[in-house]
Amino acid sequence: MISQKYLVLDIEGTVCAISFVKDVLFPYFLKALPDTLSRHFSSAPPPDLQPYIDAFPPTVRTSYDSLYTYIRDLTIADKKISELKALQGYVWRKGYETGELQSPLFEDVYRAFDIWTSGKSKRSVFIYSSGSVDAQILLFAHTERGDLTKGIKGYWDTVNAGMKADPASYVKIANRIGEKVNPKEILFLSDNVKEIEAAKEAGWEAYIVERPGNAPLSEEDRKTHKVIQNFDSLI
Ligand SMILES: CSCCC(=O)C(=O)COP(=O)(O)O
Ligand SMILES: [Mg+2]
Repeated sequence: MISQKYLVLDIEGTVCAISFVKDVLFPYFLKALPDTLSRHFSSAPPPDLQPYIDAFPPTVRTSYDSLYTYIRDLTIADKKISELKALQGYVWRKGYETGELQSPLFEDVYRAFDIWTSGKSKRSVFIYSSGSVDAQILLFAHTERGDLTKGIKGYWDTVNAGMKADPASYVKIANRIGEKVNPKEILFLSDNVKEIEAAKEAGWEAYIVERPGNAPLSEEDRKTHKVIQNFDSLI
């Protein structure tokens, strides 16, 4: 049991396995990318796609080949840049809506959401991920146990909050949660040590979540930070 009223959750490596992102979402995106870009370079480009393409540097937007190679390489390198994340969200929408994509959250996450978001506890749940806000909403709207979005009070990404290793992003989020909120009342849960350090620098409580398939933690990480393997002890 925890004392914090506000819970801010990372996604990849925290509420779902890194393998869902690397082995399911990214391959889906890469498979759909040629068709998506062909439609953009066709004689009747879809207007809703235009802003996502316009966000990439003009020098790589000159041809299908250069844009395809640029976006493919960024995806393979797992770059957390806003324009890539926005386009990924745009492409994943179809997969979620057709049922081809469904988010497998860890079992304890469903248990925790059931308590945290049902009025059975006085906690508020927020999300902060490098995935775009649209992609975050899609992920929680299409879990293997249905739509969890009703219980989520807000979403932050690298566009509306900033980079996750920057303490200033956490200060910004705290102010958005509430002007009078004491940062100590916010608990951040993430697999990424740099993010945990940034949140702590902003005065938040922050725990590392150690899930199967996450990057290994050093002895120093374990000494410096609280490490949890699931959310059960927080319910
Ligand atoms: C919610 S979008 C899918 C995951 C993703 O693209 C991503 O970058 C997740 O990063 P996180 O900050 O949640 O570790
Ligand atoms: Mg993560």
